[in-house]
Amino acid sequence: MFPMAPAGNFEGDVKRVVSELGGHHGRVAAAAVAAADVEGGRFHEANAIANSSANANAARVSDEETARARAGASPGGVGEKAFTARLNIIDLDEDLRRNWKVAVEGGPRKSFAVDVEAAGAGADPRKNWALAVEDGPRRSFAVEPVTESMGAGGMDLLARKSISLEGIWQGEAEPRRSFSYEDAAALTPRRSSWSLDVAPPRKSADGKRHSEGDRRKSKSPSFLAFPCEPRDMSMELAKLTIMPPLNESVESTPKLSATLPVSLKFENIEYRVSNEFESSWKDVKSWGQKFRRARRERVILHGISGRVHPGEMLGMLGPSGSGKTSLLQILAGRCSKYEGTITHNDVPFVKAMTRRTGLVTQDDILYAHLTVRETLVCAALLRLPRELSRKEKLRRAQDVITELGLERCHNTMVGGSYVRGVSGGERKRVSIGCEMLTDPSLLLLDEPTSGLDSTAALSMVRTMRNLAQSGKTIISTIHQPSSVIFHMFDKVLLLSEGQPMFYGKGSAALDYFESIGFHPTFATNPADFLLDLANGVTHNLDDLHREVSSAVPRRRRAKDQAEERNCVKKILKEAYIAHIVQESKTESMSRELKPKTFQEMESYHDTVSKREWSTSWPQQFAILSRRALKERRHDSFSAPRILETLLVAVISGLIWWDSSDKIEDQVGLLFFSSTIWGFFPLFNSIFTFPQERDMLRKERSSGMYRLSAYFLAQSTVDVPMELVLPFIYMVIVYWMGGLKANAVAFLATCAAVMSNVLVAQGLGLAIGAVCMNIKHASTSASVMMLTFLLAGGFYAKDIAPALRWLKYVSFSYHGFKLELNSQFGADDEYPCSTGQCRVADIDAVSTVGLGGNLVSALAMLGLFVGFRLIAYIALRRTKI
Ligand SMILES: Nc1ncnc2c1ncn2[C@@H]1O[C@H](COP(=O)(O)OP(=O)(O)OP(=O)(O)O)[C@@H](O)[C@H]1O
Repeated sequence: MFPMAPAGNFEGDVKRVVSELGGHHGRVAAAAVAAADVEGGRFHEANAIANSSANANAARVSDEETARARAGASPGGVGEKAFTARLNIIDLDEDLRRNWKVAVEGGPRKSFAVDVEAAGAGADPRKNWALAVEDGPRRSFAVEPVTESMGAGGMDLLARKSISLEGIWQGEAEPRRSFSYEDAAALTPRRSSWSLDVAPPRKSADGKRHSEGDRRKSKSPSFLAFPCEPRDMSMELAKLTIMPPLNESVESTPKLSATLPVSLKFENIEYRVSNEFESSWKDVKSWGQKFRRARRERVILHGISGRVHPGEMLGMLGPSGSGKTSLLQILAGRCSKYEGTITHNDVPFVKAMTRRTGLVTQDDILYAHLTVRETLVCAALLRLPRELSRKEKLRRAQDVITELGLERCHNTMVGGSYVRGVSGGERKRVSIGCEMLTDPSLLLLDEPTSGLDSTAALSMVRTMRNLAQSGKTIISTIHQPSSVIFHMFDKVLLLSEGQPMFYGKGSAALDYFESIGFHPTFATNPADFLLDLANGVTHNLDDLHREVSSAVPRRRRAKDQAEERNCVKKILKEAYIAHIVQESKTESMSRELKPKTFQEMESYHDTVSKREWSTSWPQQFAILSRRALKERRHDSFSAPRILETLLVAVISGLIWWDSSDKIEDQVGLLFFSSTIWGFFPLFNSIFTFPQERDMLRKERSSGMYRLSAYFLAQSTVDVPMELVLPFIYMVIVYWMGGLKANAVAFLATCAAVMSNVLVAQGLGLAIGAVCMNIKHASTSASVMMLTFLLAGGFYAKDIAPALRWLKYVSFSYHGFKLELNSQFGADDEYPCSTGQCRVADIDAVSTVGLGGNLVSALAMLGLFVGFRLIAYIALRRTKI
């Protein structure tokens, strides 16, 4: 990056630079030269030489030169002439490398943003950088691997979090000879890790610009460097300032706590599930009990071991049902019923580690009605640490959008089974983005490339590769990878029916299988070959099989084939135990942890063991309420629901048209209203929690929020939304039906109907939360609703004494009673065939009776709270 000072001529070189450039410039240049030798420990030496030389020269710094340069920086000056700018961003966090502006001040605003285009798509990091002049055309340029002299290629730069850019601004300006940082402290807390080199273009005799290589060859310090001490550089001739851009959308990424390198080790993982109702013919025969069902255990994973280090990517391959997802869930800490050990940096697994772990599940668990941006913003607000401001969290979400190439669809709804939204690949990237937001140390992905075309799949794996290179530990299951993708994984774990068949470097897989007698008979994708083997299919035995096949009857042949496959799997299993298990033990012993990492881990565990939420309870409540509002308004105000309400209202209005002088009809209308506004909210709300189960499980297991905040947000948002449609219904029906034409009665009736709605909704939430299964919940809801209706005594007068208490917990009973009381007084009469009859004597009214408003109102309040409490307790008990 910096021209190397020739050995033995170091002092001379520094002095020459100082003398060439004069005063402070010389000091700066000398520092640059010295920087070339930082590794050799000569920086201080060089700086001392440079400083003394610079002080001597300082007096000669020409005021004229300064004035001339300042004039050059005046409006119109800068940017009109050409100069070469070289920006070195050293040891910069990967997330910070983009979206900063380097602005040339002193003229019309000539700032440019440095950003990576398509970096998320795994593009070559040396390309696709852009230098955009704010008020001018955007100029793209490629990044040269300028650190070649330091022995690093472009890809390595990323891995070391060191990026160098070389761009040529092809304006017409006179080359600026020096620039400065301006109060970088205010701009980034990591200012010391920045340096900026700006060089006037050097022209050869033929007038052409020298290449970097030419410049290096010339060994002439062709630039001025600012070694990260901004205030020393205040003698600028023109100012080049690095600062966050004004436009929020391109601001820098906030600094997250650095990725903790995590080495994940899993040993002898065994996982069993109980198949409680699996019948076994053998058991039946042996026990002589034809219909007896035996409780059996099924082993899903048989002693799987492996180790993945930071910066590595482990690919899990295997046929469908081989146990990949189960293992991934266990490694992510989402399943606790396993045997074996899992350690992070050789420290036993603690639950709190799940916060440093990102799990991208096979099915994308996202809200269908939220846009891509809304999804990521909500996740950022909930998951990022409270030390970051809201603005910084938004920026982080924006950066993930850019990184994953989601700009094109950032305002599109995510979509789902019933709602058209972004494409499958984009949805998968949104899922990955949600996990990337927190910069997890360990990222586990379940089939991230499923459903993607080969280019998109490659791009996805490249993104994962880049993440690994930034120090993360990545484990991914993968189906049918192309050979390119296969070779991008550092390690491969091959599973078959829960048994490990191969574990090791992907590049060594074919050699290994060849060494035990299995080899592809023609050039084939190694992944396909491995999958065939995991299924027990091998072409090496096919020849043998063919020889005998003609002589063997068909049924027998099928049996032979199955036996042959089992035989292949058995050979592979034995070979695995004989060769690989032993090798893994050696590897595990040879890679002992450095004490520092271990200490870091211990202190980390101390920190994370204290369960702290990223956001406060009120913040969680506010974010979750907004999200619930955005998601649920589509359900609550969907066209079918609005149409349903309007139709029912109009039909009821017509049927009970102007029933002002028909009291019995009015009672019927009130009963109908109370019943229908019991059914609708009840059946709408039973879906709320079962539908959200996966989301709740995912978010709670990654420690995003408290259950109480979620529960309260969901039920609070539902309340007003559930009340709008009943109110519209009441407005239509009340006046069409000719109920008491005064505002107080109208409002009281509406209030009675609304209370009915809220209690029924609470019952629905409780049933949904207890069952957590839509089918079970709807059956239970039907039974409950009918019980409450029957128990209310509307259909049967002489209810068995043992069941009479039911009506006091029936919201239909109390709801109807409140509605009647809103229309009729206890002594109200109406004209009837016998003259005047009391309203209270009408059959339907006498069942519930008039009066007792307060008791019914309190009962409704109790049911409102009680049902929600049951729902909350049931949710608490749901396993996450
Ligand atoms: N809770 C469970 N109860 C019963 N069987 C289970 C359970 N969990 C997993 N299994 C079984 O374990 C086996 C492995 O399942 P898993 O989902 O881990 O496989 P996989 O390799 O990820 O499959 P795919 O590639 O199709 O996703 C399957 O046969 C599955 O039916």
